Amino acid sequence: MRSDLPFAVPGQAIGLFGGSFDPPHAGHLHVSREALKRFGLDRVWWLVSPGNPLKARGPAPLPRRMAAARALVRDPRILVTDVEARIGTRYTAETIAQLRGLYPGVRFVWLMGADNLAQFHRWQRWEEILQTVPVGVLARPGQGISARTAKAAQVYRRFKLPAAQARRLATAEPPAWCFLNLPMVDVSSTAIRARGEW
Ligand SMILES: Nc1ncnc2c1ncn2[C@@H]1O[C@H](COP(=O)(O)OP(=O)(O)OP(=O)(O)O)[C@@H](O)[C@H]1O
Ligand SMILES: O=C(O)c1ccc[n+]([C@@H]2O[C@H](COP(=O)([O-])O)[C@@H](O)[C@H]2O)c1
Repeated sequence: MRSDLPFAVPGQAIGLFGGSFDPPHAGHLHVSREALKRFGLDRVWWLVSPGNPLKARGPAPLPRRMAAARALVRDPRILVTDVEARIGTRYTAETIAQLRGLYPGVRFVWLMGADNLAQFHRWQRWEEILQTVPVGVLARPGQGISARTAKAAQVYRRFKLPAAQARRLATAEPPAWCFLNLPMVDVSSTAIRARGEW
């Protein structure tokens, strides 16, 4: 294992929570904790993105977002990492392909909020992602309908695990995805930036 990359043990179930984190906020923490509990994950890695390929507006510099995320996270099960910058990826399919090669035996699960499920079919090689790792989707305020009608949700509806079986997700054979309804935290980076608090 490369010494500049996060440590992981074969057999561990690790949720990959990619994001701009521009800035990180209580919503990120909340869904990470819920994912740990409800999907039975050992760890969640916050993959602080070099830049979302679909967002025109460039984020704040990566070191600033990393520092803010590290300052916010107190839970030892949540790791903040700039691994995508280190391995030279920003497209999720490529990140996952590389991490699977670097961490044989680790069970990765891709985590995202419901707003990203609605757009998921626009991601590069999105079907490859679904066919490679289980995907956990976390409810987000105002995103219920767009998530239900999302193209990815429709095309892969046969592979949706009922929420009651969420703990099976990490060991499920892909394609497998699960939508978690949870108490929602109505926070977004956009709103924080609009208030001039970042
Ligand atoms: N309040 C929330 N509830 C559920 N999921 C969330 C919440 N906030 C962010 N997420 C999810 O966290 C991941 C990273 O999100 P991101 O860093 O872009 O935050 P954001 O608040 O959506 O930012 P922005 O408003 O700039 O788009 C995404 O998968 C997003 O769906
Ligand atoms: O791979 C893609 O095509 C792709 C398109 C849009 C978003 N993503 C990833 O989705 C994650 C959430 O992005 P964001 O900006 O909503 O926080 C982050 O890890 C992005 O790199 C990935």
